[in-house]
Amino acid sequence: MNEVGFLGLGIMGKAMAMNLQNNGFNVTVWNRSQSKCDELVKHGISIGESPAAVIGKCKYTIAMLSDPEAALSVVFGKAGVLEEICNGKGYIDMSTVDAETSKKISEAIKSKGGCFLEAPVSGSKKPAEDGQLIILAAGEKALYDEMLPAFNVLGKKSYFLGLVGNGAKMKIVVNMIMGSMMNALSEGLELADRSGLDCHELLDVLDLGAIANPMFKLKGPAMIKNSYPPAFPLKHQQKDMRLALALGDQNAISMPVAAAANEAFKKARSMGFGDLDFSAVHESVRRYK
Ligand SMILES: NC(=O)C1=CN([C@@H]2O[C@H](COP(=O)(O)OP(=O)(O)OC[C@H]3O[C@@H](n4cnc5c(N)ncnc54)[C@H](OP(=O)(O)O)[C@@H]3O)[C@@H](O)[C@H]2O)C=CC1
Ligand SMILES: O=CCCC(=O)O
Repeated sequence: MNEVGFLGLGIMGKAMAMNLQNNGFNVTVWNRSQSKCDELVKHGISIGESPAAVIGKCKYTIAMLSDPEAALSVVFGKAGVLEEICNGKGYIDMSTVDAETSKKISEAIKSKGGCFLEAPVSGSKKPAEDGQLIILAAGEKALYDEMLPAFNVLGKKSYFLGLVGNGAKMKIVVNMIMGSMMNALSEGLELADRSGLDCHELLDVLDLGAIANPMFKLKGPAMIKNSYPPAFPLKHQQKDMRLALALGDQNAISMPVAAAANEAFKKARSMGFGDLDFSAVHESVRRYK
């Protein structure tokens, strides 16, 4: 297995496709905006004209797309995945979507004889560049086993979670927790600042105690400077909160903390911060001086 297709060259897709190419795979890419494909040609990566063209060329194709709408349109749209998927080919969707979207894609792929795996990831731009993602796969176990050489390049650990939908749900639960934590940090930084404390000292104290975590350590110093270079875009984190709340609705789980966090991400989006890092939710509580 060394010929791999890759659909979607955003922050994550570009890093993942490059990693595969740099580690012995021959990668063929497609992206909605052609310019992002052109950048990769100098690294020996090939370009497919459409999702269907990539599927036609490659036995295995990975997708890393923004949201459920994008994931569905690349599969069901004109010159989409379904036009070429067939017996003997595998489609691996690593986008963060809800379980229903993933199941819809799985059924369509299988109805054409293809194999399907969902495999969303934890870890952001840097772990994607460094091959340190955490892969949350579910679907056809045989395809999971065949994809392990690629997953071992992309990630530090892969999980096989069973039926399609379980990977999507695990990813959404993880991001719901992360989104709530980011809001707690934002409010804490603002409270410290406005009550006359040194925010760097707050970060030091947090880092020594029971709630120390890599995210506070990584994002905190930039947040103090009101700097939010996009690694995980805020609009995607808000999408994940929305999907988590829908999963909570389906299971009748009361989630007031997640609901409040979603409101803060929505507010930050409405303030124009959707394309910045999700730590820009800090701006929704920050006082402008
Ligand atoms: N960034 C991160 O830290 C992480 C992100 N994720 C998840 O991975 C996925 C990708 O994230 P990321 O790379 O950050 O996102 P980006 O916004 O950087 O990239 C999104 C990609 O989706 C494509 N796209 C969007 N809409 C459509 C459409 N209608 N049809 C076809 N293609 C479309 C974009 O194409 P175009 O270039 O033309 O706009 C681009 O290739 C998301 O589901 C996100 O939640 C998961 C883990 C970490
Ligand atoms: O979905 C994005 C996850 C970002 C991360 O795990 O750091």
